[in-house]
Amino acid sequence: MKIIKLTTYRVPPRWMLLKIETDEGVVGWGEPVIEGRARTVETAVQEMEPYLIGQDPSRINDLWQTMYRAGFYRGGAILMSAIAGIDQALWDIKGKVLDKPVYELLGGLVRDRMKMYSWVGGDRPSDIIEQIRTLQQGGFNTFKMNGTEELGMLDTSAKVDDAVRRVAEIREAFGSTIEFGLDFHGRVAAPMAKTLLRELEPYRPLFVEEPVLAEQAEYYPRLAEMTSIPLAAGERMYSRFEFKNVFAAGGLSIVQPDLSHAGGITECLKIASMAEAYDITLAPHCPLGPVALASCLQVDFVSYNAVLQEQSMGIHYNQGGELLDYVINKEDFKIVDGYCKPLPKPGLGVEVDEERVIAASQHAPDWRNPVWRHADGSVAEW
Ligand SMILES: O=C(O)C(=O)C[C@@H](O)[C@H](O)CO
Ligand SMILES: [Mg+2]
Repeated sequence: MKIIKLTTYRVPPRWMLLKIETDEGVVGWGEPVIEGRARTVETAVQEMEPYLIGQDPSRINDLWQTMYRAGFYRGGAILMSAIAGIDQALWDIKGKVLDKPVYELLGGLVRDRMKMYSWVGGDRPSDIIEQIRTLQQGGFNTFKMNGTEELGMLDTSAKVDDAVRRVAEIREAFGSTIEFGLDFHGRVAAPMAKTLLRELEPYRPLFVEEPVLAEQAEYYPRLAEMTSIPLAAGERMYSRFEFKNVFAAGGLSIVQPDLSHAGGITECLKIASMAEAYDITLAPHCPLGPVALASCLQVDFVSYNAVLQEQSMGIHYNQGGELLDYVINKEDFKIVDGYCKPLPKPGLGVEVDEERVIAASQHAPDWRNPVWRHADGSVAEW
């Protein structure tokens, strides 16, 4: 079997789907994308074609190493997202050829169902209580929200009080019947992180995500020393070579590699396994589309330390498109009592509605995240 064609489709709300075709008619789908840089990743995928066209798609490890090491300059968000989507599609092909779900090719199920969580509150967290109540009726009991709005490197007690009040209201309304993570989203600089963690401690958030920017990962062990709140990060790290330094330095309790940013299934499996050796749990980042989610679930179902899975149903980023819009086998992604079952179909387990993808790709937006400004006019972390 040989790879004969790669086709990318940028589609609403902000995703990109990749179709890899073979000379024997087997097709694999991947989701290479960096939110806000879809066109850049699309070009990176096209630049990987010389390593792929004419090659045997079953040799995923060699193709992965070639895509990574053949370029003198490697790693980073764009190239690792391109490799990620290609890797996903190659695993999809392999599973379809062998008529097995990918998790069967990776040693079989380590669990019967996977715990899922849902975002609430939007970019500027609001209406949290009502949204949690609604999602609870749908079976969710674990949630994530932004911990703050924009925050200066050194900001006011009033801003801290806002963040704490929101969390206090959640605990007041739901007690311990729900769990919630707070995503600091890189908005909190080191000077404020300690104060916020201290003030939030009494409300026991399940985790605090990106307590500081990945560029300041050296703070993770220091922050972990002063709080019992589990710290989570990983969506902005792109290979095991980055994660190894963070694991060795300590401080992280939850690692969140993104299956569409960190080299795909092949790489994220290695990251998951490294994390397990450090007693770090796995909670793959996935605010994206169905192929990314299916790839996450394939890793979740073979990773002992997988504890939580993000999914984008109803997420505030999904304007103009929803998680399962391009999926034929929607029923396989059903979440019951907050859990998802293993995807039963061969390959990644997602049957892509290609007609719908092609139609939607005719009016794909160039999604960009907003650029926020502080009161003094300086740019704020979004
Ligand atoms: O889901 C998360 O944890 C996020 O922080 C969302 C962020 O990754 C956006 O997708 C960036 O556009
Ligand atoms: Mg996040």
